[in-house]
Amino acid sequence: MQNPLLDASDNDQEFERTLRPTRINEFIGQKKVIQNLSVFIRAAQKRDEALDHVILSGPPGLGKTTLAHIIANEMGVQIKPTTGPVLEKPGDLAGMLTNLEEGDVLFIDEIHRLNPVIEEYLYSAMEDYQLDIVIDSGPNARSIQIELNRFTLVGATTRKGLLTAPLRARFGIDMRLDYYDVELLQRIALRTASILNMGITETGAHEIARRSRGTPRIVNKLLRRTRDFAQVKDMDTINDEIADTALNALDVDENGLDEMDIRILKAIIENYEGGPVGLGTLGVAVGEDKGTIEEVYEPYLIKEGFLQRTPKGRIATRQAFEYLGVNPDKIEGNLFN
Ligand SMILES: Nc1ncnc2c1ncn2[C@@H]1O[C@H](COP(=O)(O)OP(=O)(O)OP(=O)(O)O)[C@@H](O)[C@H]1O
Ligand SMILES: [Mg+2]
Repeated sequence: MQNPLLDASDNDQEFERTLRPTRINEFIGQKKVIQNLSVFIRAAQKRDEALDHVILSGPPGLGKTTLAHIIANEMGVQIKPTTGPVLEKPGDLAGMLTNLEEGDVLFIDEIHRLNPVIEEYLYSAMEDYQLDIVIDSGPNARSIQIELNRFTLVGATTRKGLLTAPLRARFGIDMRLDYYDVELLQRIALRTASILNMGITETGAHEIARRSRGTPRIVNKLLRRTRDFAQVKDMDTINDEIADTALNALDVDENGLDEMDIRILKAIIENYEGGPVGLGTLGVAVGEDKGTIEEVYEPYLIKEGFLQRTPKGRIATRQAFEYLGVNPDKIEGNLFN
């Protein structure tokens, strides 16, 4: 991960947990996803059935894990979390599945990193709530069938493009989370501040929201760092001025673009005269997997008007040139001439 602010693997995990909305009506934004999910949850409850399997996709830090927990809370069931790479052997999966009670949620994070063998076993578990396990090998090999309780598989992925078609087809509910706009991020900042008992002005929350790359996780981290700056100055309320000072000190970009965002734009502009450049070539130029660029970085750059997808490849917009301080007219043969 290029952006340290997006990395949830440090000691901030505990902090994230305390800030996680636990009920569906506390979840800010993603209106359509939330509306649909509420309907599906209520309908499943009325029928007294497990909720259909759910796949949650979208860039890091937008609330996939949070939603998985909310689903379990709203259904009134237990959630058993695991991640794709942890399930190495069929026995690992069998262990998880046989521990599920009726209606429980099995949450598989990073489901695109599931071992293909495990994935095969998952098919019949998802479809028929049955596990066919082959034990022993050679002439002694035999298959045993284990009946499972009805459960809901919630899978989360930043890279939906890597899921195989058969796996994807087995999720009845498919939800994609998208970047949040500034107004929603501002509300998230105000909510977090109030949970943490921090004073903050509307404009202070706005400044942080504006520079958080459309991502709630970044809002929360920047808020916490800004509080440090305010405390050192004996300020008990965060305003836009101290927020600006803190964010500048932390090298947070004016638009919240991260290092990889900038690298992508620079490569298109400096190496390829603004494009068009193919995704694969771009990936090599910036040293990042092309699928990650497509699913994790590009959506934000497109949303903010820095990049466009064309049939011939990616192009940097005039706004991107201006942002990087490059005069588009100076580049020979570029698109704007
Ligand atoms: N809609 C929201 N309202 C309030 N807070 C949110 C919302 N979405 C996310 N957050 C906050 O952002 C943090 C990150 O969210 P979460 O861990 O669910 O992201 P994720 O999509 O699972 O990320 P990753 O892909 O890295 O696993 C959480 O601590 C949560 O408090
Ligand atoms: Mg997560």
